[in-house]
Amino acid sequence: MFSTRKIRIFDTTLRDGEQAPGIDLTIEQKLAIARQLQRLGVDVVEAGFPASSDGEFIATKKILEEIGDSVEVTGLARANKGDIDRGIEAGLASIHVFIATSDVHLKYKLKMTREQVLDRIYESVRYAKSHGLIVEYSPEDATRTEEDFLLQAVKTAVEAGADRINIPDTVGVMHPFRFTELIKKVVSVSSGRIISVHCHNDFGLATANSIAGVVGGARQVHVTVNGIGERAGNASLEEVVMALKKLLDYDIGVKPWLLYDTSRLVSELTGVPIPFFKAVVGDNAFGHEAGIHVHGVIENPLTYEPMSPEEVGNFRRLALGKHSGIHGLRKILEEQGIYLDDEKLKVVLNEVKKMADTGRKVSAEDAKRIASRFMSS
Ligand SMILES: CC(=O)SCCNC(=O)CCNC(=O)[C@H](O)C(C)(C)COP(=O)(O)OP(=O)(O)OC[C@H]1O[C@@H](n2cnc3c(N)ncnc32)[C@H](O)[C@@H]1OP(=O)(O)O
Ligand SMILES: CC(C)C(=O)C(=O)O
Repeated sequence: MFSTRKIRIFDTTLRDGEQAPGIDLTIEQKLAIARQLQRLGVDVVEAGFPASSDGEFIATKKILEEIGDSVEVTGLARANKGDIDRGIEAGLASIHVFIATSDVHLKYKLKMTREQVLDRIYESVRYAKSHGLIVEYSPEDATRTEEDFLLQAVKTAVEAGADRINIPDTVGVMHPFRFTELIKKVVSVSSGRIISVHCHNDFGLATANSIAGVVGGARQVHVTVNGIGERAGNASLEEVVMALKKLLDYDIGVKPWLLYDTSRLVSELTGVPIPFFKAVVGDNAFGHEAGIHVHGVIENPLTYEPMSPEEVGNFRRLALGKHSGIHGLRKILEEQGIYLDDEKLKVVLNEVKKMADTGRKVSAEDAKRIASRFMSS
């Protein structure tokens, strides 16, 4: 029985993530990320687009061989026989078939009529099903598709036997309230199939929209590690997982304590740095300098941390600067074996602030040096 509190995590780091300009992973690098995703506990790994290059084909095959027993491995295919066959040749038992449904894509890119697209959806999903595959169908650019036609496309895929329907916000134009309503309508015509969402971050709303999709009834979310992907990226795995777990109390298979290491691995292999302020995995996600915050965190981290760094494998970082207070300074010095009374601490704090006022970064080493000088005088 499928729990209504369970949300499946479909990771597309190795497909949509890798599509971003400048990211071209070797087969070995893709394998290393796939192994980590399996350890992390995602439900589906989209290994790549097998028809796009020999390397992608081999990588998909190898990923499947290594982790296919414990996690669903899928690959992307256009709605044509050739791409689906390439997935089958790679050994896939699950395929993600897509074809766009918006008028702008039909007119300028596919040069097809709506009727032709509906036929293509039916034929390609049926073809993949006739080979025994698990089929997820995506109406690309769903959120700019005229609504009645989108629902018709979804119904067509369901009639053809699709197991899951994924609704992509391909160019990130949704906002959460609209997306919840749209997903509710898709759920209502999908005869109980799992509905999935795939959100891009063009307006910085990918995580919010993914959550909104779940509120509307989606039971699977497409994500990428660190939110890498086309243009402004995809919904970020670490944000979506932690928001679903901590804010909405959903049941997620991902082991949160591996999020930080997973994020570092993907950053290292793709060469894409993790922003300092990135939620959950950024260096400042659990960083504190302001005296009032540091005091609170020393007394009880719950005062200024909505989750603990240990929970996600990250670290708390207490810093010094012009906003520091005496409690934080005392802690930083005591961690280095220096114990001063309040009066002496105030003098050191004053010097710390003066240094910071000149624009210098003040390290724990600086504070130690100031404190020892003060002690010896
Ligand atoms: C929103 C997304 O992320 S969609 C996924 C996008 N990912 C990628 O494109 C990465 C991998 N892509 C590739 O390696 C190449 O683009 C290939 C192998 C798929 C195709 O390469 P080429 O044959 O050289 O074609 P090109 O990429 O220039 O054009 C795309 C063709 O696919 C067609 N097409 C696009 N989407 C679909 C679809 N979902 N179903 C069927 N045909 C499609 C286009 O109409 C165009 O057809 P045409 O050649 O008859 O004009
Ligand atoms: C193939 C689909 C799901 C996609 O990547 C998108 O529309 O962004």
